[in-house]
Amino acid sequence: MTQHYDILYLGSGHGTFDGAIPLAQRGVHVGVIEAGLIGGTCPNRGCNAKIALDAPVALQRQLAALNPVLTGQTQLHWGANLAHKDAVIQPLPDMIGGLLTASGVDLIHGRGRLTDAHTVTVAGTAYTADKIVVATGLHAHRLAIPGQKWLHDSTDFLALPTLPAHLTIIGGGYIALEFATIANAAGSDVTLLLHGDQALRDFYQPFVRQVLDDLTARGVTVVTNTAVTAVTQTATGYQLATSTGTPVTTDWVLDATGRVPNTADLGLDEVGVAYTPAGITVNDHLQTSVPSIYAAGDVIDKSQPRLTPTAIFESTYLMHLFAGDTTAAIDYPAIPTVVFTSPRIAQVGVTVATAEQHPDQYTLVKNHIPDDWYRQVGQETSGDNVLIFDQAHHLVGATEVSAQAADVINTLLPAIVFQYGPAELERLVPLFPTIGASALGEL
Ligand SMILES: Cc1cc2nc3c(=O)[nH]c(=O)nc-3n(C[C@H](O)[C@H](O)[C@H](O)COP(=O)(O)OP(=O)(O)OC[C@H]3O[C@@H](n4cnc5c(N)ncnc54)[C@H](O)[C@@H]3O)c2cc1C
Ligand SMILES: NC(=O)c1ccc[n+]([C@@H]2O[C@H](COP(=O)([O-])OP(=O)(O)OC[C@H]3O[C@@H](n4cnc5c(N)ncnc54)[C@H](O)[C@@H]3O)[C@@H](O)[C@H]2O)c1
Repeated sequence: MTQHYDILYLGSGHGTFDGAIPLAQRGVHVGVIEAGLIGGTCPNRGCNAKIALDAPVALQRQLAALNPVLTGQTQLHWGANLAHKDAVIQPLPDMIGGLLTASGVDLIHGRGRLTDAHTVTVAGTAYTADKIVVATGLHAHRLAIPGQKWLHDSTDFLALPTLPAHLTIIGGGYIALEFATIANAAGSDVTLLLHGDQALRDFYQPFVRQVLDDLTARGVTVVTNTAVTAVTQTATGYQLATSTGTPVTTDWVLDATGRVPNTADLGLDEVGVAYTPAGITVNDHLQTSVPSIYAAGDVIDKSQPRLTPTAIFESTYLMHLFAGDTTAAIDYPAIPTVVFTSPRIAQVGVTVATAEQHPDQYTLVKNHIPDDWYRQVGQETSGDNVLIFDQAHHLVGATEVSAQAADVINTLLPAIVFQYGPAELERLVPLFPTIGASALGEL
């Protein structure tokens, strides 16, 4: 007999499990189909794995900043760092799977394909549901060039047993800059190839410049306006042909030119689910063109950043919708984002670019981090932030480049999301002296 569910999820990442667990705990009959590791990208080959490798890098920078208060060399050992990352990451699929099954979710292992508006088939077995949620995420884009097979992606990098002496990274996004930071700190000679003249295009460019300058000062070669046209294997490594005519010789190539939605081989065309190259088309209830089929997480075609916080918010929204707590459209809060470079760049809400285009609506306040006595404690000698206020002097946006940018933006988040005015801010009395007090003290 065909197994029937109230809700059936395709994929088990944050777009699924943050909502599926509480939904099942409320007595809803939930099934989750997963083709790979339970938990999806973020825990297994994304955020968690990356931050485990980055933690010693950030600490190394912090210690170096305290020279000559603290002296002595710290050396990053790639093999030990990788082993530590694996020890932190490897239990996660079982842990997340355990939380799902303990809450009553049926886990179905295999690749799912929609066969009609209420059915998903896995290896010949049909599962039916009142509602289906497609949360299949993204996969790495590969440059369509001769020698494509020699290109690697972020998942390959996160499992490299030894770090290449020379690493070439193509792209100027999150992955390119974060992995350049980690590899450089571990002793690899890194070349970053940008096809345009900008990196991290959605961030405030003077702050991006600070990150690129810092990488350059640490020995990373940043090459702009250069497209890679072919890769060939040589006796000792690889050679990249480029649009400028200057070849690059290297030991390993990371193609970090973006990620594309997993919409192929899902049966979307057969069942009539509309999608574009940017992902599955949804309405303001995350419902696709087929009313019984919804989508969540990175696979959605959306303007919000494709991040774990966005996927968690969407998954939680669908839980409330399916449980009957709400019938309202999804109302995204300001979603913060951070690039884990060293220094970090973080931002939330109205961007500097938007604020500068509308001087009648916004006021910008610029702060230089080393001017704050608290930041001098950790000898932060560089860094800046911009706070953006509306005409009623509510904080509506913020961006910072500094070692502590992520914590600063997290601290400011409630003020932005809940539109705190002077009365509410007066009642927020953070621990002193802390980064929270430093951040809120600027408002
Ligand atoms: C290297 C890297 C670092 C990142 N770092 C950060 C970070 O620091 N902070 C942050 O906020 N975000 C980060 N992200 C982004 C974050 O990982 C994603 O936004 C998040 O994982 C999206 O969750 P999701 O559930 O939409 O998709 P995923 O987590 O990708 O889950 C989709 C799941 O669907 C499964 N699947 C696909 N097709 C099928 C099928 N047909 N049948 C069954 N299962 C299927 C896949 O196997 C996968 O497990 C990072 C991403 C990468 C690649
Ligand atoms: N800290 C974080 O939150 C974090 C970290 C890593 C990844 N992510 C997420 O993972 C996803 C993928 O990250 P990403 O860095 O791969 O993508 P991205 O979109 O951030 O960057 C892609 C880069 O590749 C460049 N590019 C595109 N086509 C190119 C071409 N043909 N030749 C050369 N360069 C080209 C772009 O200009 C851009 O610089 C994003 O959705 C991001 O949100 C987030």
